[in-house]
Amino acid sequence: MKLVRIELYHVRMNLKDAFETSFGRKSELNHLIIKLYDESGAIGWGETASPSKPDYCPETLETCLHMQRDFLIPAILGKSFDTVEEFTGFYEWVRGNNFAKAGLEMAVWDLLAKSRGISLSKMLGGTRPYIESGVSLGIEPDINTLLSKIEKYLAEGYKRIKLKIKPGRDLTVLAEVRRHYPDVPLTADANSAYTLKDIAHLKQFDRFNLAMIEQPLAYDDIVDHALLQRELETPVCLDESIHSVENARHALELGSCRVINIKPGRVGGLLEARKIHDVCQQYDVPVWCGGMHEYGIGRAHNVALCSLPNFSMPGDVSGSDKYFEEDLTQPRVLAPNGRITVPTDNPGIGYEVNEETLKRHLAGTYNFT
Ligand SMILES: O=C(O)CCC(=O)c1ccccc1C(=O)O
Ligand SMILES: [Mg+2]
Repeated sequence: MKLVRIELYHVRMNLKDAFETSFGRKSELNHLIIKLYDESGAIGWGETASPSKPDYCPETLETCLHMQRDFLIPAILGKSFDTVEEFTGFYEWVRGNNFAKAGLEMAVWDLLAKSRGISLSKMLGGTRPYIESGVSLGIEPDINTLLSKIEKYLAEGYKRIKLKIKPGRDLTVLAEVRRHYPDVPLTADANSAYTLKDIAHLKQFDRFNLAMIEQPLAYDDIVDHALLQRELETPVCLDESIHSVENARHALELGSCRVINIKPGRVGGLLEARKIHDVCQQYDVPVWCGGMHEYGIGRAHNVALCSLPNFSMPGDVSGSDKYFEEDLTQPRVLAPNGRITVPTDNPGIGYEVNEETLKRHLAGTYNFT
C-alpha cells in the first residue's frame, strides 16, 4: 500500500477529575489523533498520547508535532510498503521521539489490518478473548476521597488498584488502604520519586503485600533499580526506564525488575511493544499494559496489545468512562465487570471513530498530501 494523505488532529478534552502524580497534576489532555489514507481510500487511525509537559518523558505535544511534520511525515508520505517493518524502516535513522513515531506506526497497523480484513489483535498474534482491567488512581488531597474511589472501582469490578505515591504520601496511605482492603490486588507507582538513599524507607513497603512497586527510582535508570530489587521482597516494575527491546533485555539481565509495564507510545509503537512482550516471556517475566489517559483510539490499540499471551496481569487499560464524559470512538471502550472484550469481528482496531465528537474537541488540524 501507499500512503497518500495524512491528517493530524490536535484533540483537547477535560478529564472528569484532575489526576495527580509525583510530578504534577493535570485536568486536561492534549493528544494528536492521526488519520492515514492509502491509495484505495482505506483509513487507519492512531493516537500520539505524549504528555503536554516533559515531566513523564522528554517529549511533549509540540515536540511530537515538530517531529511528525518536519521529519517523520516527509519520510513516509507517498511511500509504498506491505509490512510494518518496511514502514518503520523509512524513519529508522530518527533517534528517540518514541511517542511521535508510535502514533503513526499504530495508525499503520490499523490500516494494514483493515486492508487484510483481520482484527488488530489477530494481526498482532493475540490470543485472549477479553482482557482484565485495573485502575490507576492519582494522589488525592485526603484519604477518604481515595477510599471512596477505590470502593467505586472495586464495585465496578476492576481487578486491581494502583495508587500513585510520593514521599510523604506513601506509607500512611498504603497502611490505611490495606486496613480497609487487606486482600485487594494492590500496586504503587512512584514515577521516579525516590533515590537509592531511600532504600530503608522503601523496604517498609514489603509489609503491604504489594503486587509490585512501579518505577521507584530515576526515569532513565536500570542499575540502581537492580541494586534496589535485591533488597526488596516486593517486585519492582519498570515503566519510564524501558524504551526498547534492547534496553528491556539489559534490565532483565541485570535483574532491575520482575515485571515490565509496556506502553506502546513510550517504546515507539506496537512492533517494539510486541518485541518487549516476547523477550519478557523468554525471561519468564510477566508484562502488563500501562496507559497515558488515552482517548478511545489509543485505548483500542492498547486493548489489542493486551490480548497477547504474556500480558498476564491486569493493567491500567480501563474503560474510557473512568476519565472522559464522551469519547472519540463508537462504541466507547468500556470495561463492564473489569473486563474489556477484545474486538475480533471487525478489521483493524474494531471501533469506529466518531468524527463529529472529534471535531467538537479540535484545537488544531494539519494536513499533508
Ligand atoms: O489510566 C491510565 O491511562 C494510566 C495513568 C497513569 O498511571 C499514568 C498517566 C500519565 C503518565 C504516566 C502514568 C504512569 O503509568 O506512570
Ligand atoms: Mg507508571
